[in-house]
Amino acid sequence: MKKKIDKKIRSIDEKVDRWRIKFKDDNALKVKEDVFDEYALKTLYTLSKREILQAMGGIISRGKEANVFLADGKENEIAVKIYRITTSSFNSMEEYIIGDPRFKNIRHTKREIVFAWTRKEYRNLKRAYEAGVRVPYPIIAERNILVMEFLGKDGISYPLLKYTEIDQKQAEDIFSRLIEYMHKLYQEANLIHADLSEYNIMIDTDNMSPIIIDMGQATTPEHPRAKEFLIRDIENILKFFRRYGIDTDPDDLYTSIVNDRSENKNSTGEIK
Ligand SMILES: Nc1ncnc2c1ncn2[C@@H]1O[C@H](COP(=O)(O)OP(=O)(O)OP(=O)(O)O)[C@@H](O)[C@H]1O
Ligand SMILES: [Mg+2]
Repeated sequence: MKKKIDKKIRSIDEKVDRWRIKFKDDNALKVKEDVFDEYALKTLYTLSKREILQAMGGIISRGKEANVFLADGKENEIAVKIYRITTSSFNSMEEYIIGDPRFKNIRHTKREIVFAWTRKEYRNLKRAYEAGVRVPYPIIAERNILVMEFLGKDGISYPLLKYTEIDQKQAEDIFSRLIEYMHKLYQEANLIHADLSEYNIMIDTDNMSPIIIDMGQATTPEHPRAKEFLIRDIENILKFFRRYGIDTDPDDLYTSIVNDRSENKNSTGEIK
């Protein structure tokens, strides 16, 4: 077993050398054998040849489906999210992709699903961004890698809402901003986040405002389970903010997100 792992590490080392993928320090190197598969390495190589990526930095998060790294981009720091091909939860990915009219034609091999998922997260972030929702700006999606704006300062990521100390007034401001974002997502980006909670919201500590992340699973309102997903998002948010005395009725909130009362739209929902 040990021999096999040594061999695997050696082979990754050779590829990293051959493909001239730069790592900033030993720490970044240490994680590479268990998180970079062949596809990820090839894609990192493509990205560095295209000068999107200058050097890989340390790991920011090790998740079930993906790992997120800090890296040097052309001008700024960037975040590189690498989806796992071998150990991702494909069943749950399939559940979201099947039923989404945008992904009718993908072949259902593991690899294809992960690539489609990565593209889906890119497109979802782009649509959210264009609708005025604060999300990490997506730079590129290439196979199982999504490159996006790094959210943080001096190489340290902003904290998740879950781990941020906020007072009553800040809670109220963050809450109302989140409701505005859910509305914009639904009405303008045609999206439901579908995994919204204090674990997928970061807080920009300069102005204590929320940033919504992790949009791979976001679906359009045409998805057969869209309503269920939106209700769950609403309930997660209300549950978190209830401890700050914010008590909004979930049904009212649902109605206000789904029914657009904006004066700028006509009865068919088209923007004038
Ligand atoms: N653009 C970014 N800039 C800085 N940090 C980020 C960025 N995107 C994600 N992160 C950090 O990485 C973590 C994981 O990201 P994300 O939620 O997108 O992945 P995930 O696949 O859901 O991971 P998990 O399985 O742990 O939920 C986030 O909680 C956040 O701390
Ligand atoms: Mg997450």
